Amino acid sequence: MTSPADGRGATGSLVAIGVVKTFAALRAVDGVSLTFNRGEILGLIGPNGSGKTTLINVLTGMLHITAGEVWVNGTNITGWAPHRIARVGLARTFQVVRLFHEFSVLENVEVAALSSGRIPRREATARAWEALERVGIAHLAPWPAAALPQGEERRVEIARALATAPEFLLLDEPGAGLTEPEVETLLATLSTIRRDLGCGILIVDHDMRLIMRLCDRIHVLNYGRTIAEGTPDEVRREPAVIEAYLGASAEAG
Ligand SMILES: Nc1ncnc2c1ncn2[C@@H]1O[C@H](COP(=O)(O)OP(=O)(O)OP(=O)(O)O)[C@@H](O)[C@H]1O
Repeated sequence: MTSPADGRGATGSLVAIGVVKTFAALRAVDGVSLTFNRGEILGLIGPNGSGKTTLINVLTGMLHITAGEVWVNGTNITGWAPHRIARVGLARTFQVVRLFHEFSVLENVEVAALSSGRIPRREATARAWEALERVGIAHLAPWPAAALPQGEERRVEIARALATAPEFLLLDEPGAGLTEPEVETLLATLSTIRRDLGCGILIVDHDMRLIMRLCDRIHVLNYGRTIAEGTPDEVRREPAVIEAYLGASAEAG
């Protein structure tokens, strides 16, 4: 296995080295290292509370890192503010969708495009239309965001992230609350985004069918630590992963 430290200078990659995030005595993320490349889809999975969202929050600067380093395209971005991190090409979506409800769908996406850097309004509008088309909801552009059903809200969130022209897209539970046909559409959309735009996609989701079919590699956390990483087949057979998930379902049951 290549050490992430070996590749931290590489262009086309996001590298986390020994990332730690504590909340008082809790080590929510406890020394996680990973490398994630443009053009690849990486799954980040683990039982509830294993540190997935916290790791995304640290990578995107929304939470202050306790220890460790984050590198993007060979630049050390550790400790940078979220807006600065967005400008080196990281975009994210949230577990709980955050749209401006009083704005139209198009305006929501335009605002995201404008926030990504100094681009004229006309270009932001063009980028917004392109992003809406890519996720298959251009027909909803004039709708007020408040009127959208949940599945469509999630697609607007992905369009907002795409409108920033990201190199790395971090998606926090994009499949949550979706029906089975909606999950199929999501799978096709994300595959197309990777193929056409070449960006890297990191996806957190509890839907294992989505993760196993979509991802090139999977990184598994439990109690803030990496317990496995590899291809879907390798991870599926890993005893530590089976135990973590069986343990979680036994506790839940
Ligand atoms: N702001 C916070 N303050 C204190 N503890 C927090 C905070 N955010 C997260 N935690 C704790 O950190 C741990 C990791 O939480 P996190 O939300 O990252 O897990 P997760 O793997 O994303 O879980 P889920 O799959 O349920 O979304 C949990 O024990 C959680 O309670």
